[in-house]
Amino acid sequence: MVTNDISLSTEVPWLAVGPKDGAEKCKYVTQGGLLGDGHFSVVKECMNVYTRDLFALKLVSKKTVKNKLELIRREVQLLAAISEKIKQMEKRQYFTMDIFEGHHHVLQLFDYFETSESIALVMQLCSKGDLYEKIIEQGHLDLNTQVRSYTACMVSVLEFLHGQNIVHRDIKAENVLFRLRVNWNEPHESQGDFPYDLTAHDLILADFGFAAPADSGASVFREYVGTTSYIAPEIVHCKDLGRLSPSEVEHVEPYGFAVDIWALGVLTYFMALGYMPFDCDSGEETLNCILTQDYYVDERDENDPKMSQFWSFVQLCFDLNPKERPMATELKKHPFIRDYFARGTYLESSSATPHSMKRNEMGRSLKAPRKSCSSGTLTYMQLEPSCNGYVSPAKSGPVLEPETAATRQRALMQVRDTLKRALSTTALRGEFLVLPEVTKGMKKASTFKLGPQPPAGSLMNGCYSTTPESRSTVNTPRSVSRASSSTSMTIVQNPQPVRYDDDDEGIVI
Ligand SMILES: Nc1ncnc2c1ncn2[C@@H]1O[C@H](COP(=O)(O)OP(=O)(O)OP(=O)(O)O)[C@@H](O)[C@H]1O
Repeated sequence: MVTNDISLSTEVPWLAVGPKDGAEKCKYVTQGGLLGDGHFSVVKECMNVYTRDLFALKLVSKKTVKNKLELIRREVQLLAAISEKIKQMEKRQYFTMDIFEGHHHVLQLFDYFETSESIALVMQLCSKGDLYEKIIEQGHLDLNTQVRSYTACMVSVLEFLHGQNIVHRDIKAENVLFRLRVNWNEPHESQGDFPYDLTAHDLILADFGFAAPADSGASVFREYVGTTSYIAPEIVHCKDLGRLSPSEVEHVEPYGFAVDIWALGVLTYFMALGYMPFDCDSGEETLNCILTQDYYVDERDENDPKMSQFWSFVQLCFDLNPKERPMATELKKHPFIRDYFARGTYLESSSATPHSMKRNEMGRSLKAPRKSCSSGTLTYMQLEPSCNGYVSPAKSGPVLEPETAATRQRALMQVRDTLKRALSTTALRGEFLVLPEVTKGMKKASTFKLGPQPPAGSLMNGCYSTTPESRSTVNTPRSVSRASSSTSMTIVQNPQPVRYDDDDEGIVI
């Protein structure tokens, strides 16, 4: 686990005004349509015209966040601090023996500035489409090849973030993106029979709009924030605090890291089953189900022995008592995901803590989770609960001879290391990996060095213009642009209006 917490300086001034229109040329141009939009922002693909590096440009409309500038400021500061921490770790070549490195899977911020209309965040570019869309498209994800590996990756991310003293507060499928693969030399699913879906290496946790350092104070951790279906019971207890007297509020326990673990349980459940555990007809009913840990369980799934480790895992995440809920570091030892981590000691709800499964809304109760057949330290990756040897869960084929298993294990480790190296380089260089013939002749420079200097003490790192002078004449090299996107460049002008509807998403400050 990485230590040295990130703590944010509260002294950085927040400048409400941007540069004078037309004063400077913009070094970023956008192309193509929207990558996505949220309550507060639109996200577009952009390119640094000097380096030709591609990024995602998140434009937060100042009008939309008029009274919430403090929130955006917190997000920018946090993302900048996290990106800095990641850079330091990369420089130190920080590596573990785990399959995933948590810090590789956090969306990075490379630059930020503001215009008269927007606050602009220049971030790592991800593919269009998020984990929510993938789950909906597939119906649900494959338990052995996808849910386990995706969950393991998310546990690594949470271990990293919590180790940096950061609570995310909005873990959900919509906030998990997929890294854009531009290095064609990376191992690909189609190249072989891998025991898990390699796209697990592409997961990127985004949207730090609600994230906060754990030492932000009790008032921050009594905020009723997040997304209704994913919020933990201790956040539900913070609803309507405004109606209480200050002394009554004092009695409400501030929440912490454990809210992310609850949300991870919801996400894991959603990935495996394709529907949400706590989702009723009305928001009020949903909150009641959360408070009573009353989640829906289909009878067939409940009794499916292949799902016992899954049920055991989500049950731990859904512990009503946040102090009993395991932290990410402990979850790594759970049989459902422990094969993805270097040390595999035993942790299961039936043995670790006496968790009694709650009855669900249909009045059925769940069986106590089955014990795993193996325990102790792992010597090689065994992705199917088998006591006999290596089994490929993708094929559920025959048990392999130890020698073949060892060869496959070595191949798998090679794939893992290649992918980890690719992710590591992406993070360090702040630009995307492209084939040598593409980069040949290209100007190589850091995003941060080019462009006019920001005013002293300013939040701005770059310049921005809404005048046509900044129109770029360069085209994105075909190999780094998405097939579907246009090669013509447009200036970022009048960002599209942002949709803002405060319906069932519990965004309350
Ligand atoms: N770096 C990125 N690369 C590609 N697409 C992205 C990127 N960041 C965000 N998106 C897309 O844009 C959408 C909105 O982004 P984001 O969730 O950060 O905005 P928001 O306004 O904070 O949203 P929310 O409504 O969750 O508060 C995402 O769901 C995703 O589809």
